[in-house]
Amino acid sequence: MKLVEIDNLTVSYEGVSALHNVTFSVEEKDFLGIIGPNGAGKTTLFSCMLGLITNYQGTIKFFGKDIRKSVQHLKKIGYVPQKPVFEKNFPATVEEIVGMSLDTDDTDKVSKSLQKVWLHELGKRRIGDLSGGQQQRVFIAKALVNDPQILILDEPVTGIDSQSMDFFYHILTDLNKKEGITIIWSSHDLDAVARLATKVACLNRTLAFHGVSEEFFHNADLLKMYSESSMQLHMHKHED
Ligand SMILES: Nc1ncnc2c1ncn2[C@@H]1O[C@H](COP(=O)(O)OP(=O)(O)OP(=O)(O)O)[C@@H](O)[C@H]1O
Repeated sequence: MKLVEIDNLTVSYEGVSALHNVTFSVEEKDFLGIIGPNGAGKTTLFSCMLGLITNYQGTIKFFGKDIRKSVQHLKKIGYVPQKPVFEKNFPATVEEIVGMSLDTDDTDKVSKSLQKVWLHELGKRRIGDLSGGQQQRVFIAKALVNDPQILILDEPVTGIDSQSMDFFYHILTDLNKKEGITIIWSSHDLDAVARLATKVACLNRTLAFHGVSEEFFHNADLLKMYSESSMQLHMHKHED
């Protein structure tokens, strides 16, 4: 079943094109990795999907409905933005941050969400006292608190150490495989995309490829194009 259908999406900022005729769809339980160099339009794409940009051409459908005609889909989407940085003295606790996305005070939902990211013991701590990797997991918990069907993550591990990154990816895999959450994730880490994603989309203003992950990782031309771009990716693990 198609959960998301993007058809001929075109976006310009003051006459400068950021996305041009982008068409692809996302099936239920896909784990889609979107790769592309800086400025490729990944955040712009997500902003359109989340209804933050509305002056685009083309159509975006979630669950078969044009998002211009209904905002119902937003309740089924969890969004994790690029890494926000918290000051040490930021006054909110982990539980308060996660609960911000709820309409009512529901401690049960907050603690279930924190369990999914292995932070249930840190609920009372101040967000600013947590490491970068832990903070990012708090934002996944926040995105999960309303039981979304789709999780959208925008380069979620920028600036996080490699151990935290592995744990973070482990959590995403569990959410996809065990909880059946469809994941749409933009990343510069081609190694991680190779390990995690079931589908790949290559974006650089236009869509160069969309298909199953194996197809992308066996396409020498595409790999060359996306590994030699400004992404500076490490491909040594995929040369066999
Ligand atoms: N608000 C804006 N006003 C003008 N131009 C913008 C705006 N937002 C993005 N752009 C431009 O649109 C293009 C796409 O940017 P976007 O942030 O969507 O790319 P990205 O793939 O998410 O990049 P990155 O990997 O660096 O986060 C870039 O050229 C960027 O400079």
